[in-house]
Amino acid sequence: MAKVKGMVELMVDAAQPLLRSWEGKVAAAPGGVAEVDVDDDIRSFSFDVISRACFGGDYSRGREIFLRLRALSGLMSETSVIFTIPSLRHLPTEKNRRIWRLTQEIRSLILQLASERRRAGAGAAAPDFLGSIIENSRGQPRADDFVVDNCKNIYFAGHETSAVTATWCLMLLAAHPEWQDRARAEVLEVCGGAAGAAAPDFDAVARMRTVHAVVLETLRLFPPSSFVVREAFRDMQLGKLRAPRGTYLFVPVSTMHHDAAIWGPTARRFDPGRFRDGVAAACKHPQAFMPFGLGARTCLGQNLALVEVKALVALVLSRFAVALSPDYRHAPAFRFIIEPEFGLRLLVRRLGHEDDGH
Ligand code: HEM
Repeated sequence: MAKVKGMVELMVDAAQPLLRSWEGKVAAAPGGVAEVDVDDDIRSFSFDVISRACFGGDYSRGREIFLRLRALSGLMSETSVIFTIPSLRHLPTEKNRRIWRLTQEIRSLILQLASERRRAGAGAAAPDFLGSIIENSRGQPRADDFVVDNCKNIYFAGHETSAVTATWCLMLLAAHPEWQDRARAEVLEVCGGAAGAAAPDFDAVARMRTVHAVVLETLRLFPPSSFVVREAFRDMQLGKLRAPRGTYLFVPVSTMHHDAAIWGPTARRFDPGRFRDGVAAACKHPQAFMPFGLGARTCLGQNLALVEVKALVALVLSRFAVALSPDYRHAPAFRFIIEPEFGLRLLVRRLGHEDDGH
């Protein structure tokens, strides 16, 4: 949490392009209400946050690395027969050559940055993830692979997950104006004053209990990772279930989050109030709430993600009122993450100083 504390400022910086873009669109819109497709703006915000959090002062070079990772992930997720017949991955097709080139470039850019940091003795001193990774790579048998793999993990684990959470959160607030008003009232109170209040700092974000409950309820209804996976390392008996060694166990997070036996009859309803007294009081088995997984391999970025989503929601609510566009089609798509199939289009209106959002 100490590292995350120093990152709220970078989150506020990363949100500026989104805020300016929405302001521009609203100013140009007839009647002061703009229709905005918000997904890409939110993805760019989250991309910026994770690049800055990982690479700190080397942010622009880090951004180049993550842009290549984005291109690589796009190439690899294109459905292709190549990825269903493993040996074909080694054929020098044009696409494979692009994948190999990108993989090589990403590796050498990361290692170049890491070796400059090591030479400058700036590994541990740097307050970013790359600093921690370099520090933890000391004494590892394959230190270079350790650094490259961990940088890649941070990008893949921490970019889309946070972005899609912020997107679902704004969708739910747009669909539930009463909760939008309550959350905004809290943001304005905590950040001081009327709409357009000061940007939140870490302490302000920590004091936003309603916004926190809204984000937890978002993660309950739309957990980005629909499954958490484990492998049985030995023969196991789990209740009535026998799992021989080597079995993959898929824990269906989304199904558990919607189970009335755990959450009561309002399980399918958006009600952040259920988290008023914490997770344990909200459901029958607190372990059943697992948007970030559980146990030894629980998400390493959960504090960062929660603060990031809350900071963005606070910045948006203090400036804008949002409602669902009539064009919004609700269709959660269960892919690698649970995302809105047709994106999120919002009606966005700028709040005036005297405006309370109604
Ligand atoms: C709302 C956003 C996020 C969600 C819902 C999420 C969810 C998860 C889940 C479900 C896991 C698997 C945990 C398990 O198997 O028990 C995981 C692992 C992980 N996450 Fe996140 N995550 C988020 C954001 C982030 C961010 C921002 C970062 C990086 C800064 C990150 C870094 C990681 C890493 C490194 C792991 C692997 C941990 C390990 O295997 O030891 N995550 N995350």
